[in-house]
Amino acid sequence: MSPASLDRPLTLALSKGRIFDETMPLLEAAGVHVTENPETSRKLILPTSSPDLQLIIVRASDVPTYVQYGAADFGIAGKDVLYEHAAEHPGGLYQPIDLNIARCRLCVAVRQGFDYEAAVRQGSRLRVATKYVQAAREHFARKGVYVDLIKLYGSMELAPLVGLADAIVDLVSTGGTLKANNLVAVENVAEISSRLIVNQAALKTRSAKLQPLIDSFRRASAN
Ligand SMILES: Nc1ncnc2c1ncn2[C@@H]1O[C@H](COP(=O)(O)OP(=O)(O)OP(=O)(O)O)[C@@H](O)[C@H]1O
Ligand SMILES: O=P(O)(O)OC[C@H]1O[C@H](OP(=O)(O)OP(=O)(O)O)[C@H](O)[C@@H]1O
Repeated sequence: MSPASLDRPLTLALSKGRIFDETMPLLEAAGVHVTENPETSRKLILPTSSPDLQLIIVRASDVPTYVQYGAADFGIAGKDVLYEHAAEHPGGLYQPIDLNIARCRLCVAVRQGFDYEAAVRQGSRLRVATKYVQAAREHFARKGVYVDLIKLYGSMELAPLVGLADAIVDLVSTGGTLKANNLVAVENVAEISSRLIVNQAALKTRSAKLQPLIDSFRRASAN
């Protein structure tokens, strides 16, 4: 890597919405301010008050890809996303800190009135719609339940209502979305929060700029 490229600002990959919002206090604690709002700006590269740090705004599920390939030096992604990414791209990402932000649970949910326990007891083959195929496959394999997984990219809650699936594996926080759609959570798959992820090469070559930020995130997220 040339000295010039070592001089460029660090790039932090974030998704807009809750991860961006919950990361702002962590950046503020490190003395970094972000003036542009990704909800209103069309810009995908956002400067910060620090000449050493810029942000890029990408889809939540794309954050690990940008970091793994070094297009971003570091990023913040949910364990749900990291788990799915790792299945296709093992290794390559250093995950130093659980930031304890964007907390929720990955759950199995069914229509109210659907007897999930009985279906499992009887050894029925279940149709399960989810965006989280790897996590779902492992969960049901551990339980010894036969499933046909249907990959969706969003609005999983709709699937049991229109006969696409018997169950879904989706994220639950307040439970409001399940309730609004007459669904109930019947099983926990995993507790979810977001982690700081760091490109392995950047960790070695750019540690002078990276390490103080990592240390500050660690302190702020421990509060
Ligand atoms: N209701 C929720 N409460 C708390 N955290 C959540 C909730 N929903 C999702 N998360 C966490 O926040 C992360 C980002 O969620 P967000 O809704 O911004 O992206 P997404 O729509 O899931 O992803 P993509 O845009 O790539 O499809 C998720 O990966 C998850 O870890
Ligand atoms: O239990 P709750 O508090 O209702 O949260 C659960 C919902 O949150 C997430 O969706 P999100 O709000 O991110 O919508 P999106 O995936 O369409 O962005 C998730 O996919 C659930 O649908």
